[in-house]
Amino acid sequence: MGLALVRATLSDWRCAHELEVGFSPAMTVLVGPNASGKTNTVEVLQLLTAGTSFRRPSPADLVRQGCEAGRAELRLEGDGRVVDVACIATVSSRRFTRNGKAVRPSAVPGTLLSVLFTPDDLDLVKGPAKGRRGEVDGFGSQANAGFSRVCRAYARSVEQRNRLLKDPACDLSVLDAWDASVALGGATLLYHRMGLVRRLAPLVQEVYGDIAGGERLEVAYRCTVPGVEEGMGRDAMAAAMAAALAAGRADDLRRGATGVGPHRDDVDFSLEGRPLRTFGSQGQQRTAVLAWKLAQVRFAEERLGERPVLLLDDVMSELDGTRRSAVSSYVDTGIQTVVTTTHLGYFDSETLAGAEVVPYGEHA
Ligand SMILES: Nc1ncnc2c1ncn2[C@@H]1O[C@H](COP(=O)(O)OP(=O)(O)OP(=O)(O)O)[C@@H](O)[C@H]1O
Repeated sequence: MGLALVRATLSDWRCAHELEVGFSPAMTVLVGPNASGKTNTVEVLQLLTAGTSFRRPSPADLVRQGCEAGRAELRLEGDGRVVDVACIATVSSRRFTRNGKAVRPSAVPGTLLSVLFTPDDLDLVKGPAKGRRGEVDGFGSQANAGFSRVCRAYARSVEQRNRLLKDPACDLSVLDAWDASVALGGATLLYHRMGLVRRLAPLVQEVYGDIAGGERLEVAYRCTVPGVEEGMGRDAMAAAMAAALAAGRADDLRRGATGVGPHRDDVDFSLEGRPLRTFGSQGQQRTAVLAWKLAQVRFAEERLGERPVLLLDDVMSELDGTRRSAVSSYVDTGIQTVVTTTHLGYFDSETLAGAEVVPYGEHA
């Protein structure tokens, strides 16, 4: 069965002085007007499950204005276990604890997998490639601690190589060593990323079809390293990476940066064979992002045997009625879901009857 959210307790955290929110094992709807603190609660749920926040706050942002420290705590229960995860922020620092013991932020993911959708996620389709790479790496890292190590190791190697490339006294034999490290790290990251996107793609297509009807959404990893192809083994990828680094070395030395590797790759979304970014309507783009997120939930359940928690921040407001009810029935399938809204009318009465409704602001 796995762990599930039971309650969140916030003290002097963002706009909350003292707040306790209990969660249903099925759906919890946080309802209230704009700026009543709903997203702040969702942010806590992401921070204490994934170890990161989509808002990338400084510690001071998390502490209630005028206070010296803030605390957010999450109670998780399941499989006969109780786990308390907390974050204590001051204006200059942030630390995490699990069952009262200090843990590193990198040790937070893995306890309970979470998948978050926010309105900003539209950038996944419309924004730069960095966001799409980050999305794949973020989900991969939550699903598998090894993935996170691979990402960090590759980023460090590229950083060191770039530093050397910028050095006017660059020692080419040392550069050879960094090339080998970047080639191996890059190939390992490519192998993981391409494998993950390959397995997610059919699920995304299926979910999109369920929500939007007949249209065919395709998702594919676009590798920019010459010679790297789908289905290739890691050694062959490392050889292709090494060859590409060697071929690009003169340019890299001139630019002082590594011009080839998975840090330049992208994930393509296309609808009926046309790029979603330029051809899709706002609603189609939003539905595609939602399908990508719901596919992560399905992947976690079917492939990893985990029961993730789904966090949906303001998902309903820009979908039409048909898509809204498709989403409602989708999340009404036993996945623990926390959804924020300004308007309960977006949900049908059947969905609301089985949900815990938590009022915020003037609704409270
Ligand atoms: N450190 C802080 N101290 C005090 N208030 C803060 C702090 N950080 C954020 N806030 C305030 O918290 C309020 C609630 O923000 P939040 O994003 O949770 O609202 P929301 O209910 O999700 O609104 P919306 O429906 O508009 O998305 C905002 O007015 C914001 O300015």
